[in-house]
Amino acid sequence: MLEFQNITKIYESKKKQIVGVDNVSLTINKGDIFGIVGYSGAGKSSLLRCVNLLERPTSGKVLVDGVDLTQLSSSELRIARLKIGMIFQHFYLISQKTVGENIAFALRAAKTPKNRIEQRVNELLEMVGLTDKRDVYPGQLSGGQKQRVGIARALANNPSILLCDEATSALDPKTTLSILRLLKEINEKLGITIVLITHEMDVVKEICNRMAIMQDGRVVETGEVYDIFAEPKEPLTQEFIKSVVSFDIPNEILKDVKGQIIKILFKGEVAGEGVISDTMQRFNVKGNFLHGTIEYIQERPLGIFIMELQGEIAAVNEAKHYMEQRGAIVEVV
Ligand SMILES: Nc1ncnc2c1ncn2[C@@H]1O[C@H](COP(=O)(O)OP(=O)(O)OP(=O)(O)O)[C@@H](O)[C@H]1O
Repeated sequence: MLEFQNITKIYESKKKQIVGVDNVSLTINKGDIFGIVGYSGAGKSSLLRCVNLLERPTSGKVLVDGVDLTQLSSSELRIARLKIGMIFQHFYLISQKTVGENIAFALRAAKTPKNRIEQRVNELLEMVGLTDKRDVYPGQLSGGQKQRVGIARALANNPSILLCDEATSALDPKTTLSILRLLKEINEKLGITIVLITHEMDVVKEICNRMAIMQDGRVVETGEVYDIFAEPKEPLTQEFIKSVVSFDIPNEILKDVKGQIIKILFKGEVAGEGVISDTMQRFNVKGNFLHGTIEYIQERPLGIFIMELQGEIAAVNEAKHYMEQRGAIVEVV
């Protein structure tokens, strides 16, 4: 388990102080794939770098399995850091070393016995699907392959936590997906906790189970990814969700709408269309579908319908109330 307790990071520049992280407390459970989202300057990197103390917090505690890293001596911290792997947007591979040597470098740094190194390099290359690239140089690899080497290197010493700093931001969408799938596989097979920072909600939607949204150094909302996608509470969260689950109805259609426009959400297995058709039969209202989709988040369906409801106001209200009783989340748009 990873816990941030009241973490504040203040950068001292010439004359002023810049608050990078402002009193953040978060708990990340073992086995989570935890996404931290926010615009540029929100404090994501600063917070992530506090995990392995690449940035030392100005105040607060970073607890890994109950041990406060800020209290460790430098030799204790060196050992603790071996259990925290990290991958980066720009990979940071050593260009003069082959793929195999890049990975071996991390093993030597952890004083792995010489006779174990070759076998471990081969295991890691197999895990990331690069067995045939052991003797080539990073310059001969695609971006996705370079990130796979980065992942192999980060996993070399069997970490319990993997930090991902915008790990897919330099990659095209198809390669991004293949790297995210690899990260998910690693999380499931090895039970490694993954903390990733990103400005792309698609990344969070694809692999994270829990998330936090940051702004001005603070966490503005946190929770299960599914719940946040279904019912984002803060305006900033709503803005991020809109970037992946958008249903803007064209003005052409809106200008002909006479009734009330509502958004109806069905979480999980509730059979949305059945509830809507029951509603239309029970109440004296007429419904026109303007939009309907089912998103899969964490492999759970989230049904989203936009409808126009026409009828007496009392009947429309009764219809909405009935749908809520049947498990829908109804909102007037
Ligand atoms: N080394 C530093 N010295 C001074 N200020 C810094 C330093 N690193 C970050 N900051 C400031 O701290 C704030 C948070 O920056 P941070 O890089 O953590 O945000 P971010 O959300 O990761 O943004 P990005 O996605 O652009 O990296 C910003 O105002 C930034 O200018």
